[in-house]
Amino acid sequence: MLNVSFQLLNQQHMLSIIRNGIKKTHSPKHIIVVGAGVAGLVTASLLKDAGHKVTILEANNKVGGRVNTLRSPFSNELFFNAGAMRIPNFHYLSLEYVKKFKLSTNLFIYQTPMDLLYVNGVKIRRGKFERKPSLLNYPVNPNERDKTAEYLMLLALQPYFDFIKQDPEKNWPIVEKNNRKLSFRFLLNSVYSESVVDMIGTLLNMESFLGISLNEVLRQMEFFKSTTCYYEISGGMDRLPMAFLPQLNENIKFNQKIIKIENLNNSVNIQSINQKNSKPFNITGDLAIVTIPFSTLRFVKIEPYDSFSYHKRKAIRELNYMTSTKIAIEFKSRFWEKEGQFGGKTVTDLPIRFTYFPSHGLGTKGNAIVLASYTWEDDALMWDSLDEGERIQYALMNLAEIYGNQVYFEFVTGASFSWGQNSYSAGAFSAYNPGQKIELYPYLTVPQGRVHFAGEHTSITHGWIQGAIESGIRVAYEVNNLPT
Ligand SMILES: Cc1cc2nc3c(=O)[nH]c(=O)nc-3n(C[C@H](O)[C@H](O)[C@H](O)COP(=O)(O)OP(=O)(O)OC[C@H]3O[C@@H](n4cnc5c(N)ncnc54)[C@H](O)[C@@H]3O)c2cc1C
Ligand SMILES: O=C(O)C(=O)Cc1ccccc1
Repeated sequence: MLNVSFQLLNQQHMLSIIRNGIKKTHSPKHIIVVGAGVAGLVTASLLKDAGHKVTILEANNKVGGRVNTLRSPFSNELFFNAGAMRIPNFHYLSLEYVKKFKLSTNLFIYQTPMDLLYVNGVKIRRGKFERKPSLLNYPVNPNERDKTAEYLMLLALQPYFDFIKQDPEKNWPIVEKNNRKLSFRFLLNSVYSESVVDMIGTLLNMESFLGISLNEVLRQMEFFKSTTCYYEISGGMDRLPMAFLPQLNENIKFNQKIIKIENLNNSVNIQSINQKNSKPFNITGDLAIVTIPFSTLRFVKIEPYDSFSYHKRKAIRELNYMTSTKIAIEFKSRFWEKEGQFGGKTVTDLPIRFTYFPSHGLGTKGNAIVLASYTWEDDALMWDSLDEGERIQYALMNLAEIYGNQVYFEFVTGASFSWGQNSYSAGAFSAYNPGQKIELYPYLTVPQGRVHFAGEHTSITHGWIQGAIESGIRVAYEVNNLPT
């Protein structure tokens, strides 16, 4: 019943819940929320507001989780968004919280005609490439020549979008059922040469999505379109999770990494280990809401064993996570802007793959931070094999091949973050492998006894803050409407 009532919670309902909260409870409970990422913060905030007692257990020493802004070792006000760095203009829930907390934003410049593409040994500005794509020397078939990667990718997917647009509510499930076993690569291989698949993978950052479920790619399509508009939170994306602290700080127990959940008939007991002093900690509540990634939940002991169903355990064990690694470098000046590039990115088949230039402080003098490398999956694993110093050295070498040796004279310092090596996420974000949506989705959100679930992986917007918010609202509504 609850799931049905939640399904009535469309975007308008969720926006209203962000603005006005959920209904006040007549039977307050003690709810333990595991994880102080966006999902945990949203659900704890709504439930505390509704009159419940909430205790948040967070393994890290700060809130935010995969919204993680690093300011050290950089100078002055400079920062690096090691996790989330942009909010699409159609992520209304994310933007509603930005508005609620009165956070300022600026445009995140996703790409510009002055972007440099350095692929197959050819260096070319995006504007010139889009006028004559064959300049990048991909050995495509004659009928594929002089078409951009984005044009060819959207052409292949258009029939799906045309069908879904006719009646999204009715047709999305049909598309997902018909394509449930297909990967994105299978679709592309059925219409294009291998060279086009390579061009789409390399230029659109879709290489790591080729093996992912076609349905997942269809859901994420707006992300891969150059026409999508993004914002960033000025001063760092961590301002969003930190905005929950005035209301929730007293409820958060930091440095508490949970290791066991006892899912009992009349209560939930959770054991954690203090990450600072290794002391065990125990807490008992009426209910628990687990918002941590399933990739980290795999390490948590659940008792009694059969208090989680076979299908829930299978979903926790099998849900696919992609990894990601970012490397940021501080330079003495904005040398890229002298060449006419303001914001946007560089795309290359060198190991750094995608470089993003700052969208804030455009045209200013002084030091600035470049996201020198943002990689996913196999590209990220290469960087994970190096230590911090080597990552920065090799990233500089790659940048020198594109921008010349000035990068060495401009270099100040750098930092990197591997989400696959982060024990509090064990990966970057969930992404269904072929077949997983149909097989696992029904079991991701369903509660198990007194344990409920949230987090981006339990939403339909994997890999985004919006997904974490969706899940936090859903589970707060679900728990607040439990029979007393
Ligand atoms: C590299 C990268 C880039 C991204 N880019 C964007 C972007 O540009 N825009 C966007 O909207 N989204 C982006 N995302 C996705 C977005 O950051 C996430 O979807 C969202 O932050 C997830 O929130 P969550 O609360 O579901 O999970 P998390 O943020 O992972 O929160 C879970 C919390 O649980 C804690 N935890 C884990 N294990 C335990 C344990 N055993 N005990 C106690 N606590 C534990 C963690 O420390 C963490 O604080 C990106 C993510 C990554 C990794
Ligand atoms: O890089 C981002 O902006 C993300 O949100 C990561 C991502 C990218 C593509 C699909 C899902 C998540």
